[in-house]
Amino acid sequence: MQTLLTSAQMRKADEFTIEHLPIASIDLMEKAARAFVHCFLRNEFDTNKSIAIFCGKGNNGGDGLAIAHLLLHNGYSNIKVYLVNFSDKQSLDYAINLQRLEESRCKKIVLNTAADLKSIKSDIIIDAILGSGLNKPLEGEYAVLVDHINQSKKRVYAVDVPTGFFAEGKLPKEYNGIKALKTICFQRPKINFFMPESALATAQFEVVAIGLDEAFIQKQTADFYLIEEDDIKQILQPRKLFSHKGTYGHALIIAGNTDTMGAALLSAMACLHTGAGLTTACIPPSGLVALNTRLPEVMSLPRDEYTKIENPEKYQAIAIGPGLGVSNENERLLEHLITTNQPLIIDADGLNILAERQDLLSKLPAHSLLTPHMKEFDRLFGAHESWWERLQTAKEQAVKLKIVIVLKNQYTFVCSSEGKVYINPTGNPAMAQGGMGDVLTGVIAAFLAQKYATIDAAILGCYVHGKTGDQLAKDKYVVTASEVAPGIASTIHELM
Ligand SMILES: NC(=O)C1=CN([C@@H]2O[C@H](COP(=O)(O)OP(=O)(O)OC[C@H]3O[C@@H](n4cnc5c(N)ncnc54)[C@H](O)[C@@H]3O)[C@@H](O)[C@H]2O)[C@@H](O)CC1
Repeated sequence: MQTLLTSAQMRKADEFTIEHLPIASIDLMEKAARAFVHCFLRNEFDTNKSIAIFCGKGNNGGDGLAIAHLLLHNGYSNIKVYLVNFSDKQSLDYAINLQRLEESRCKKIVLNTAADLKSIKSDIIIDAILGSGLNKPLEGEYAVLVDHINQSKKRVYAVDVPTGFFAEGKLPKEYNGIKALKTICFQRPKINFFMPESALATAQFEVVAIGLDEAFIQKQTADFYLIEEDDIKQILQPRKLFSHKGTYGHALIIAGNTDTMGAALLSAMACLHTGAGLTTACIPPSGLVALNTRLPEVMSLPRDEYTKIENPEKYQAIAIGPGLGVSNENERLLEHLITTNQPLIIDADGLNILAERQDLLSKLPAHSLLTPHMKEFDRLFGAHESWWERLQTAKEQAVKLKIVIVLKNQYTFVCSSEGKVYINPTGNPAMAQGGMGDVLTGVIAAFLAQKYATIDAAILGCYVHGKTGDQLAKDKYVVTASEVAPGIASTIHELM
């Protein structure tokens, strides 16, 4: 897992590296600039293009000056450096790099006010005005200048973080910072890059290592962790010789209704392909023919208005919700399951029932798992203005209720009962289609049936689900849930 640090912690990592490597801070800045340029040159390779670099007077601007120097050495001859002189303060390393640039062939233009910038003729813009030192929203001259840059509609590359974008914490409702095509950020992604609001600030981001002390970073106390493929490889257990279906657990999927039977089929199919030893689908009798035709391996438990799950303890995982329908019978069924005190995976209509029956929330068996998307989450826990606030609630509720909350998003947040947030990096917009969540529920149920810990089942489930979608999306505009479910088995195989 990559430990994700706040800006204040990143500054400490800078200081630690400078003191212990040891390395002079100006040399660390040079390394950062080199890493930026290396990445930039992989994206832009036509040295005939002209570049405008906007530099503030802090260390972000210092990076910009060093980048100008390096681009000149890499064959770009048409570079204009705009010195954004809106503040009296300047950092020491900025001053050193400005001195170094004096002797170069770069054209330097001082902007004492935003109005000093007439028109931007350059093909590409590099934004190094303000970085992680941002401490208040943009206003005055900064806001006007940034607006001017955005209006130019040029390709903008941001250094470390787009000017005006907060690296962590609640983002303002109206974003008035730089809108970058790409942000090349240093050593770790900013936590807010994983929030949907970041789409306004940067279309993409890429992280480049600048030589900060990794051991120091990894051992910092943090709330956010980025899941990596190696973590998944370590958690996954191979299937053993002499094992049999009983070894891999029995999953019960309570799902489907007359007009949403597909959800039950998709969930059960995913459960099957993720390796549960036995899968039983508890569906209305009207779905039995479809189930037997489509998924002969899956057993059925017909669901009618009197259904009670006898001997729930015989299942190692019970998932309830996909396509279930919100009805009094289903409410009674969910309540009955909660009283058995067996951990549950609750999705879709299971969550909608919970939203109407808030009294059941506090009775949820420990180690249960909720898999809401944004709307389901807000129905459960109240409306939120920003994703940062939503995530804070998710963290608090996971701790309070002793459960795992899988808050679905482009980057899904897995919130543990210990208050940690694990960010899943896999998945893509081609997967944005009905049925995808039903598949995820089935995948997590299968991992739970195989006796993975709840948090591991959630992390594994999100990762392999997204990775399967990523593989399929390589040559497709859209991938369907029916394709993802059977693809899970190959993904797991490749990871082992
Ligand atoms: N050793 C280091 O600390 C390294 C830092 N690096 C760069 O340094 C950056 C951080 O540098 P700094 O801490 O100097 O901060 P910045 O360069 O981001 O900003 C510095 C100044 O901006 C002012 N400011 C903040 N918000 C403002 C606002 N809304 N309007 C007007 N002024 C505002 C601050 O008061 C401060 O004086 C990183 O983003 C990265 O680009 C890299 O060079 C790598 C090494």
